[in-house]
Amino acid sequence: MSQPILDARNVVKRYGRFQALSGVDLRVMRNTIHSVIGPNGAGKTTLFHTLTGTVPLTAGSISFNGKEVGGMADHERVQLGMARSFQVTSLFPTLTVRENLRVAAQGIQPRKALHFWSKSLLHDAHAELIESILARLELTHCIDRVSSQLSHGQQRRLEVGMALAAKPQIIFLDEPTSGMGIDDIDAMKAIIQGLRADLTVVLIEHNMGIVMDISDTITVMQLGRVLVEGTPEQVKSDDRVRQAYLGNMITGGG
Ligand SMILES: Nc1ncnc2c1ncn2[C@@H]1O[C@H](COP(=O)(O)OP(=O)(O)OP(=O)(O)O)[C@@H](O)[C@H]1O
Repeated sequence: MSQPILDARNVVKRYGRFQALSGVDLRVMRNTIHSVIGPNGAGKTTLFHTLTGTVPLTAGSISFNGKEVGGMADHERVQLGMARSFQVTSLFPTLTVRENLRVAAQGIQPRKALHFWSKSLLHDAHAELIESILARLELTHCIDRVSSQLSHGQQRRLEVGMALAAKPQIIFLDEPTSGMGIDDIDAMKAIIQGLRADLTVVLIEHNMGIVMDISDTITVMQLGRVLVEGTPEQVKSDDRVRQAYLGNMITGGG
């Protein structure tokens, strides 16, 4: 059997006295779409934060391509090939689409953008990479538009592009379709499916239709633990999953 590209074991995350993750295991296989679902507050975003290094682990280990990354800073993980598309926008609103992607391709954090601005914006580094990302995202025609003028759906696609500009092997997408209309959702779905050929996708998504359609594997979380893991068919027919969602509806969650 092949080795997982990402192998997280017994991940624990505490915020003060509150334990948001209570020993989560997650094994993600290469070139798959692996979705993480669960009722509100289950710990999905917290798990993403620990995997990508946005927050430190309390305990556990995270191995990426066989290398322990659990203690590494987020930018170090990006350099190793782990990229993340944030729910909160990561775009530079006054820069064009091309310029946004250039900033991302250079691996520049927002606070260092001014340095970059002074020397690198003038030459056309990364042009090929940027063109290929834009083609993939169907944003080629927007290349010289200022990102704040893009539609919501286009902005969400460009956010994925920002993560792709780091040339990742694995990409973490946190609710990439949130706030989208049906046409934009279909476009995003096709883009995510297309990514699987070249990289591995880990996805948090509340739209169950999308999750069931495009996932190879689904991990269902509840109260900071893994409740069930399997194929869409297995997850759909699992009573524990039904109960978890039913319980959530009864308590008023989404
Ligand atoms: N910085 C924090 N400090 C304290 N508690 C937190 C913090 N971040 C998250 N939590 C708590 O951890 C639990 C898991 O939250 P998390 O956002 O990971 O859930 P989720 O599954 O992503 O939920 P949703 O689907 O609503 O986004 C929640 O009870 C939340 O209140």
